[in-house]
Amino acid sequence: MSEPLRIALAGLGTVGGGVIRLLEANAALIARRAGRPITISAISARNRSKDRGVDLSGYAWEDDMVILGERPDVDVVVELVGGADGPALALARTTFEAGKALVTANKAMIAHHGLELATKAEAAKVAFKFEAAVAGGIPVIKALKEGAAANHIDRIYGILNGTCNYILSTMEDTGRDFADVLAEAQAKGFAESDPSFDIDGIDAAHKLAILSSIAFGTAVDFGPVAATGIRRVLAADIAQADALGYYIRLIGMAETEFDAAGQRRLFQRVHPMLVHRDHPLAHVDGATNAVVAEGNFVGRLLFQGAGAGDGPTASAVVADLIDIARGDIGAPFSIPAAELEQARPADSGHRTGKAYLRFTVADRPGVLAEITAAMRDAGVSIESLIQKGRAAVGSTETVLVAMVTHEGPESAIAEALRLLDGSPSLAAPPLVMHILED
Ligand SMILES: NC(=O)c1ccc[n+]([C@@H]2O[C@H](COP(=O)([O-])OP(=O)(O)OC[C@H]3O[C@@H](n4cnc5c(N)ncnc54)[C@H](O)[C@@H]3O)[C@@H](O)[C@H]2O)c1
Ligand SMILES: N[C@@H](CCO)C(=O)O
Ligand code: NA
Repeated sequence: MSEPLRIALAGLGTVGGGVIRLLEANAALIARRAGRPITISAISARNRSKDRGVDLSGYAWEDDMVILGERPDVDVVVELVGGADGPALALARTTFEAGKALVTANKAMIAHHGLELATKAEAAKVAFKFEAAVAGGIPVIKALKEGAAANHIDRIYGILNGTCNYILSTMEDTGRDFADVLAEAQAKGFAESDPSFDIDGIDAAHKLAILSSIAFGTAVDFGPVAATGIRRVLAADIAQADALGYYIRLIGMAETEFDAAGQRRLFQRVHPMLVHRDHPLAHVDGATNAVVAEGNFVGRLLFQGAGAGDGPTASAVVADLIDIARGDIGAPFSIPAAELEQARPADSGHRTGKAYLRFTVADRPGVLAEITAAMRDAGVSIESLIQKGRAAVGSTETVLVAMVTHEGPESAIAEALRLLDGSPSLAAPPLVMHILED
């Protein structure tokens, strides 16, 4: 068998620990499939003495992870530290400068610096791989770059954050509180070190920006991704959606369109949606992720599997290492970085669809009429309207009013909300969730 592929591991937390366990447990199988063994030369993390449940005595320790790539006994650096900037980015840069390959699960870093890093990797003619960064164990990056490579992808969307999906589906099944379920997701190792990245939709937005680039051949552009998380979703919304035949899921969606001048524009948005119970995404529960890609010849593809956790994420990291051991360098974003298109962001106003709107209103006469008048004046047509339960907001007794609109432009809903802005009848800002039917 050929010379081993020698790796250095930076970060020994949930994913790093999983990678060590996987490389040890499946060593013989991995060596056969890779054509050579994959061995660990050196490791680094913040705390050397922490008990991680794995024997690290056979690996050289570096206090300063940034120099891992400069070691002569290392061919590939595996970065499992996290953070868009800081030591992870410094490590990525020095690794490419040293002419070594990089595997990472760090979607924040790729969303912010992917183009720069891909350019550096291509200049150094080394691999830069990040299957674990998007949808954890699901091999969706490989599927887009290889299996669906012959297609124009028209649209890509899905459930990209395991923590949010775990929270929403557990609240749905058990009626338990948001904070309580979030703590459970953190204990299971799904959440980011700052869980607001999960629940505010930022993590899903990082992943969507990466997927867009690979699907559409555009430069990774995280800045314009509109992200709304799940903080404002109430148990009452989940119950209401259920009664109407929908489940609430945090959905990331991207597609390209052409503007009046014929320029291609990129639409990217993450937000909680009401997903019709006949749609396959409605039944994706727990920390599972799912991605739908629509190709112009293959049609609709659905990828589903574990989106977070040590084992699934390690599976994706080691798959990248096996590819590198086989000699696959490839362009990180499928086409050379210099050829990625700088598509301008698309506006959402002309998009059409149905929406769920929930208002928290003062419990007094005339309030409902005020809301429906704003809808009428903005041209929003209401399909169903439900006045539900009382709740105190501060010292005010309030009522939840939910409605589902007929199909119409998003700009009309925005106009209705503008007309109601500042109204003393509203005890809290309205919540809008668009509806995914098919
Ligand atoms: N946990 C998951 O399910 C999952 C899934 C996919 C991707 N990821 C990504 O994988 C990466 C690692 O995630 P994790 O869940 O294993 O995190 P973690 O917090 O469990 O582990 C992080 C590791 O990095 C080390 N570290 C952090 N900051 C450091 C610093 N400044 N200097 C030195 N060492 C430092 C810590 O000591 C720890 O060993 C992140 O980019 C994350 O977004 C995680
Ligand atoms: N925090 C992320 C980890 C996987 O990327 C999630 O919950 O999906
Ligand atoms: Na993946």
